Amino acid sequence: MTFTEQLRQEAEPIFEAIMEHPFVRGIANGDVPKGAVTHYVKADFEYLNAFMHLYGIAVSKCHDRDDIEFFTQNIDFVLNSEVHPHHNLCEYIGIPYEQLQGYPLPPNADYYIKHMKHHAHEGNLGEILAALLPCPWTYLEIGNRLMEEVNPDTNHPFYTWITFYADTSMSNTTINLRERLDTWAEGASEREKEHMKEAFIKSCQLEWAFWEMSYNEQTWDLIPRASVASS
Ligand SMILES: Cc1ncc(C[n+]2csc(CCO)c2C)c(N)n1
Repeated sequence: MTFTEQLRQEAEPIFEAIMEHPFVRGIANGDVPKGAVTHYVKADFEYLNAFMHLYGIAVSKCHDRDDIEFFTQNIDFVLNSEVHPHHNLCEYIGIPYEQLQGYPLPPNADYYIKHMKHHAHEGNLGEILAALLPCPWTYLEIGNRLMEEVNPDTNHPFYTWITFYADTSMSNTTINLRERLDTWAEGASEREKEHMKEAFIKSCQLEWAFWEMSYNEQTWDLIPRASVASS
């Protein structure tokens, strides 16, 4: 079994929980509360900005031109293509995309990005790859699962979103990241592999947490009002 096959096996319960999450079920059924979608797009716009920064940090740690090319192509893809699923969600809620940009990140999204930045700054290229991989991999599997389950036609409210993530460009990104991580793992110590596994599993959990944050419209008012008033 390759290293990334092992990671995927360990993360199976988290992938299943993501598939069962009410937000993802709502995408399948074409019915997600509009407040949840608004919350998601606001956070995800900033998430994509951070993701491009992370690819930039990865570039700064590359030794091979081939690796540099891979990461820069991915920055281009996030910048110019990942906006399509966002536009789909904006049409669904009936709010212009521009109005959903520039908001502070809610706690779970903030945590996710800081987790990836930690591995990007403190770790080697293998650790960055491990922290980034769940992003395309979980979305690819959501896209594929919903294609199988729903096989949406163009009238489905989330047709663009589902077909975008079930597309070959998403599987190419995932396969490419996996191959690079597997190659890195071949030359890595057990300790390094533990760090990569931890980075990967936490990112999978934080993918679930991002759906949860959006669905519950999580804010920084973490302390219940009653507790604040009585303290
Ligand atoms: C929370 C969250 N996780 C994953 C994605 C999907 N995604 C974001 S950037 C990217 C490209 C990777 O090269 C992919 C697939 C998202 N939009 N939001």
